[in-house]
Amino acid sequence: MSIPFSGPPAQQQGSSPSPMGEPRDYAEVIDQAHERSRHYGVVVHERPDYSRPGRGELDDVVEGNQFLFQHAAPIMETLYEQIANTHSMVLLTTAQGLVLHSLGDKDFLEKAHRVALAPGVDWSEKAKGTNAIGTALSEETAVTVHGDQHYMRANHALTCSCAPIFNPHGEVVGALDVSGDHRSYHQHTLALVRMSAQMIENQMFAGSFPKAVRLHFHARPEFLGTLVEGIAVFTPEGRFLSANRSAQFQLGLSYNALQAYTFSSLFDLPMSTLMELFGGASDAPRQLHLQNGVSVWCRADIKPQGPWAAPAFSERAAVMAVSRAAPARKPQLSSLQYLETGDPQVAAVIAKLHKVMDRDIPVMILGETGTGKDLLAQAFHNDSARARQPFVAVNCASIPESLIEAELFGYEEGAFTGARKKGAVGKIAQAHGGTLFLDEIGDMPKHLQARLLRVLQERRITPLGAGKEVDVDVAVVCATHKNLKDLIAQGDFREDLYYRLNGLVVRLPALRERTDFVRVAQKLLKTLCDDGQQVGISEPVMDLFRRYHWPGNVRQLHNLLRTAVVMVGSEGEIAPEHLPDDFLEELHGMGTAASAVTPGFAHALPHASPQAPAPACPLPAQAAPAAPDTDASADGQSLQDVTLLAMAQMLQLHKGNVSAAAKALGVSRNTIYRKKNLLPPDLLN
Ligand SMILES: Nc1ncnc2c1ncn2[C@@H]1O[C@H](COP(=O)(O)OP(=O)(O)OP(=O)(O)O)[C@@H](O)[C@H]1O
Repeated sequence: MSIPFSGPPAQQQGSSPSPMGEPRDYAEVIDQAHERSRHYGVVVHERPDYSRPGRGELDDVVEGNQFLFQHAAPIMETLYEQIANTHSMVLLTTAQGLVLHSLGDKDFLEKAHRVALAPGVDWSEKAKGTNAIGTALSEETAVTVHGDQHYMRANHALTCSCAPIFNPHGEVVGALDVSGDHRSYHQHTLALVRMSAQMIENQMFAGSFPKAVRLHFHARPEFLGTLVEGIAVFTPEGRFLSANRSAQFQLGLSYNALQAYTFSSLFDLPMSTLMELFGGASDAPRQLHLQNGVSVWCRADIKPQGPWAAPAFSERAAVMAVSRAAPARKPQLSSLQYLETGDPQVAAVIAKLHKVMDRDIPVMILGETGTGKDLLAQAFHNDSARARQPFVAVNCASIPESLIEAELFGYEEGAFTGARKKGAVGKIAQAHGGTLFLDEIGDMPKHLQARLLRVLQERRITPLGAGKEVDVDVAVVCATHKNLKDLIAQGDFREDLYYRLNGLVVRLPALRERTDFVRVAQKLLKTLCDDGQQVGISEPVMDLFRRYHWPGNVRQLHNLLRTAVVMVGSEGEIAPEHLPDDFLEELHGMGTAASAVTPGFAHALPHASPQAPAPACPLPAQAAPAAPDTDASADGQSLQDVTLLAMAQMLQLHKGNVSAAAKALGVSRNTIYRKKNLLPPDLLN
């Protein structure tokens, strides 16, 4: 958030309220920036590195920041007109501080600074120490850095004012800066930069959320339709989507804090009443009352109602357009739609998840190991409005109990013996703005359950050894294969935490229960094959799969197919020979049990038979396999029998031509040769 600032740099020693009301101490901002600069190892007297990336690389950066660039470029022109002849330049940077575009008369600057303010130069604090761009981006606040407030001596000749630019999702996407000769300092520059940044934000905002209900408001009706009006957008059901800076200021809530609100909780009015008030032809503003008691004048933009679609945020659309243009990639199975392969239980899970998406309802995923709980959590995140923010997974079972607290909550420098020198940001803080996935939540140590509960309730954390609390905004998804109710009964899991986590509980079916086994297997195969590689699954293998109980679920099937695909080679069908020995041995060992097909499979695969596949033609007496496998399955045939039978048949059909038989079976010639001792010798050429 920006700081309203209009005084000369000397006045930066004082405090001034930010739009959210908290006082900011400018001296402290500069001191902290210097502290960070030292920490980054920036050297005061060193000549700054003004090197720039190659043209192609810079073009890529500009391309990646098109959304910002397109909205900022015209406003930069207007800003430049206002500061013309003040020996200054206007700069636009990325969120990392790399100059994207610069405008201005460079003649007044010495050569060194002309180079320094050119596109491609990195002005992050890490690269240049305290400076307006780097510091504004680090602090997410507007700031002027004048003369010797710059950390590096070489930059003392500059005066720079910069404001960060936020996109409609509350993320910093860049910065707008005016830099010039320190003798040309003007007290209004920062205010001008802030207003221009706000204009860029409003422009970006205007093109986003076309289907949303858009509310324009201000305490004074004459300010409606101006730069300073507040704009907040909601889904037709009243869920908060976004708000511009002025709206955040008027509501007294940050973008992140607003996520917890709805239209009715902010304006003390049901959404349906707003629809009625503004649904007619009249465009006259009306007075509404904010929950903080302030009255504001409003106009609402209500689009014809249709099913709510994900916000058509143009930057996101641009990213998607780029990815569509990119060479086709294998499906990543990272979206909920990819996980739907026809099983009604899975479909029901996905439908429920769609309903609670972006509703701040914690999700609990139950299911055996390997059923795809982690994948489902990621897909849920990827489809949500938080997709561009981090997805942070914590496996509570795999972290030693002594470390889990530090891992989750982070720690300050020197918080405990053995703590890393610089401290560490915990997983919860890393997930800020995104999704925290607590895998194996049943393994969370009891003493930390209370702490986690507090974080979930208060949305704040205190890193180990730190006095200060930090706000966190995370969507919480947890998973477990354990029965939490049992754990509660045994006193190993807190009931209050359970009820905090179980907003929506979904259960992923075990693979053996799924009716879409064939499609799951085919989809996995697709992701495992190299481009151009065509691998299928032979019917004998499908039969074996049907007999198996898959304790490791999809993970086990995935691993097994991965090995089989390698065994098959460039193309063909997976035959029993391509399957790992331990799997075959297990099946073999299962004997009669193996043939007892799980009920789920029986109806899952209408053609499935608990029997081994019947030979397509009777086996000639001389082709009867030697029988090292005395362990026969229920129908009297072992797996080995089935394999040898198929080979013998094909060899007979192809008159002993091993290549032709191998091709027909979809196996390599070596596979047949490996079995030659078990096949009647006269069948082989
Ligand atoms: N529906 C699916 N489609 C494709 N692959 C899947 C599917 N479900 C799971 N997988 C794959 O199976 C493996 C295990 O999935 P995942 O880790 O999500 O399971 P899990 O239930 O979280 O397991 P655990 O309880 O052991 O942590 C991964 O390789 C994943 O890609």
